[in-house]
Amino acid sequence: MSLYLEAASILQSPQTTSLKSIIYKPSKPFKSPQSKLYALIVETLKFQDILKEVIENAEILKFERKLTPLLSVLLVHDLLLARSGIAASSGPLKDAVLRHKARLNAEFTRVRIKRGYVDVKALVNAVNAEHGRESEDGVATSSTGLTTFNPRWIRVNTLKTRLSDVLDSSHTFDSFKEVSGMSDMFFSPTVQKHYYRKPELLPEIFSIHPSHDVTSSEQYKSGKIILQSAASCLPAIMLNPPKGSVVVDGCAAPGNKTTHLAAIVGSKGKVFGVERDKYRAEVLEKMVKKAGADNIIKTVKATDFTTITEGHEAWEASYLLLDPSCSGSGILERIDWDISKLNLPSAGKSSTQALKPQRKRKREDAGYASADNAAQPGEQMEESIEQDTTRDRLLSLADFQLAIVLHAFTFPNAKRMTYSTCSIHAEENERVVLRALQSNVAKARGWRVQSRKDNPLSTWHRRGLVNEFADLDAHEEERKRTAEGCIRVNRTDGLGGGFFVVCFVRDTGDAGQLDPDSTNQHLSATNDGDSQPEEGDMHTTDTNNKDWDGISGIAIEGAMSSETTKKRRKKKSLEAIEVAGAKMNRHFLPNKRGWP
Ligand SMILES: C[S@@+](CC[C@H](N)C(=O)[O-])C[C@H]1O[C@@H](n2cnc3c(N)ncnc32)[C@H](O)[C@@H]1O
Repeated sequence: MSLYLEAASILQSPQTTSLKSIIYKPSKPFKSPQSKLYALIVETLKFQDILKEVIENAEILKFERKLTPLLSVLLVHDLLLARSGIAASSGPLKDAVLRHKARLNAEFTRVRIKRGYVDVKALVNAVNAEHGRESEDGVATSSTGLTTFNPRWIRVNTLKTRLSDVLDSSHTFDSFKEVSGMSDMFFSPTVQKHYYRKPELLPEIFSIHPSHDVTSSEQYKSGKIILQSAASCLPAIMLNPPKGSVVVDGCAAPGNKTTHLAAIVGSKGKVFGVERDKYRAEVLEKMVKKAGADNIIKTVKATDFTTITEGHEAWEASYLLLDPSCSGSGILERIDWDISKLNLPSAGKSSTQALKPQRKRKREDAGYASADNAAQPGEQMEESIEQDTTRDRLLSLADFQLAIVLHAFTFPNAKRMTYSTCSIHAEENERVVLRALQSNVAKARGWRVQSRKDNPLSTWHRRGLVNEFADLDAHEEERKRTAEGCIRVNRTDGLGGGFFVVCFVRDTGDAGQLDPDSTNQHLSATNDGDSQPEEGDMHTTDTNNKDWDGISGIAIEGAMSSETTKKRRKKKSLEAIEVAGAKMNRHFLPNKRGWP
């Protein structure tokens, strides 16, 4: 029973770090195997809504007064969903659940059928898909019946070889056959001998079944192929710099997108890979070398992108790719669990047993809009006014990301730039785009979002969330056009994780001149302050920084207050962001989460 008691005590304690850290780096050792503890908690969290319904319908908490709601979900989870049932020898708690086995099974079946799943496997796959996790075989089926796949994506490094050479004449892939759809690859009996590609959308990129490891192949070791998710390849494709052009990758390490850019601009082009963190810059240099791109890419090491100004050779670039650190909420294998969100069953009206106060459970209730739930642009995103650390962190990240974009807007010759994150949160995505468009620098220089029709990725179906642009000072049509210009990838889309990318273009109609005051203000702000938070933490350490507080405050109010209040504050907010946004950037240390 110690497994369940230990899991219950973890779930009851306040969460100050990730679930993985709680279990794998405990202050005092657990009796139960860590992997079992982790699996039990994660699986219970995933199935909590179903377990709650089953337990409440079976009314076991009414009859079993010794069984707490928390222990009931853990034990009932294993009874219904674990291969070997409840992992404990007989005892009063196990017996309390087993006494109701038939009833629990019947309620489980009822709940499953009510939700439209033919069998338990379909239900399990749907829950996995909902949480952006692949099932054991890499296939997941969502509650809408949509089957999704998570293959291993490979980008062919065209600086060294060609797709046809990799596929046709290499030892690793010569026995592979192309299939017309991913389902053929996943459901084929000879699964490892198939690959899939969709050249019209993603040139030089293909996928194989995830069970196939290519890291020992000659192609991988020699840098001919690069393991890079399809989603992570979108920014360079979307930016589409011409051959021979000069590009800046403002946040470059480890260099997946930098080397991709090099392959696109070719040997006559130039790519500046700017990386602030000196250790990551070393990784970047290694990757550049391995990709055979040292004659195209110049690494700008241990340099903050916002310090690149007039006089620096990168300042003359025409194209910029911005992929700053983000929450990484779209990355499949890095999603951790918020244990405070466990929604426990109640014993009915008379029950006083719930260990925690019941909370309205919504995936968005951390105060951010989770785009995984919004299949189509324009779908309403429920927003809560609840403010917690997750929201604070997102707002801090968003301010930092905005500062990067605003600085890029000032590059004198810049024509086109992409901004991307591996985040699913609107705060880091559409809302950064909105704030960037509202800035003086964007208006002065004529920056706007590139229209979908002008973009190489126009055929991708999932676009930006139109309701996030409600505050854009423009006609309805322009708001729609702006949202349509953005690309979203959901974690269940099979491109290797959740992602967001947008391409900004500059209208050439105006002189592109900045108001000298706003330029000076903006640039001088970047050189101010240098305090650093702890490694891995994206929060500012300078809580007394007036501008910082001002920005966060405005951003929070902006998200929560009424329309009128928002409009009243808009002008002030934008000024503060432009002057202080870049300043914020100085207080961030890059974290490890945002890496693809
Ligand atoms: C999401 S990662 C970039 C991943 C990269 N684009 C790729 O595809 O391999 C963000 C990187 O930006 C760096 N970074 C963060 N702030 C920066 C800044 N102000 N200037 C330059 N680099 C920065 C981080 O150290 C981190 O390596």
